[in-house]
Amino acid sequence: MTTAVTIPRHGDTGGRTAVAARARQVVKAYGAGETRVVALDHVDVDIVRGQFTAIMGPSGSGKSTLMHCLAGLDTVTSGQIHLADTEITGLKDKKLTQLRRDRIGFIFQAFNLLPTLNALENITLPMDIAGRKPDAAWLRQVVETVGLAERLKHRPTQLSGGQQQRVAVARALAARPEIIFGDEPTGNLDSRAGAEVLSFLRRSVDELGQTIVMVTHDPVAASYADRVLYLADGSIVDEMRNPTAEQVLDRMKDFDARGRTS
Ligand SMILES: Nc1ncnc2c1ncn2[C@@H]1O[C@H](COP(=O)(O)OP(=O)(O)OP(=O)(O)O)[C@@H](O)[C@H]1O
Repeated sequence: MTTAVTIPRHGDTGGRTAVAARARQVVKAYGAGETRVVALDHVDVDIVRGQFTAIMGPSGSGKSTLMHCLAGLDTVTSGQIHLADTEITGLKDKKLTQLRRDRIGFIFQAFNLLPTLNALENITLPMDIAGRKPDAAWLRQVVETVGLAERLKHRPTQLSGGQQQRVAVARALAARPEIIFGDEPTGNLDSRAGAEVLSFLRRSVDELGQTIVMVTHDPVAASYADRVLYLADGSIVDEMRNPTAEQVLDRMKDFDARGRTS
């Protein structure tokens, strides 16, 4: 019998809530007194299940902080974060670690692969550590989606940067997390390799029903998303649906112009 969670197809919530993650009135402040910095200022956001969401905004606007708070990698100063129906704000460290391991996938700018393991071993490592057996059919589908079927026996040093990041994408997808967070996942790649990885992220949303949230500075990367959220000074100030790279670029220029005149 399989107990694997069914990841809903595009547009189908599979009986689960349509909101994969939710922030309500989230404040995150660092430091105290004169050095206090408010990185997030009463942020409300719903991350829709089965969608690809990009988070953009000027440097220091709070993008990484928002992602880290949504993913339970950082605590909030006030407000609530929910992952589906679970409130994660207030969870003790052990429960939070367990929740991240079992329900969330991560892709970082640095690929974070283990050099002594081959691609397949890297992909299944988190599940091996958690003592979970990979679902063979799902693993095959993920490996095919990210185009790695021919390279599973290769070690990271035998792969290009783009291929290494595809291994990291497959590793995030393999455990069938409810949501994947990417912090500049294409930041270390040239534009061709970046486009490949972004297409695989897009396919994993369209074909595997994955939910993805990605922080990026790159308008081209953001154009792969269904929805772009714009942060400025710790607040969500705008959003765009089905964006093109040109529209995102224009919006960013608008921010820069306003920043200069304010
Ligand atoms: N650990 C920390 N201690 C103190 N201040 C911090 C800390 N982390 C972030 N900040 C501050 O919080 C604000 C938001 O930072 P954050 O890294 O979330 O922005 P960002 O939009 O991701 O920036 P970038 O695009 O440059 O990565 C900034 O003013 C930053 O200096």
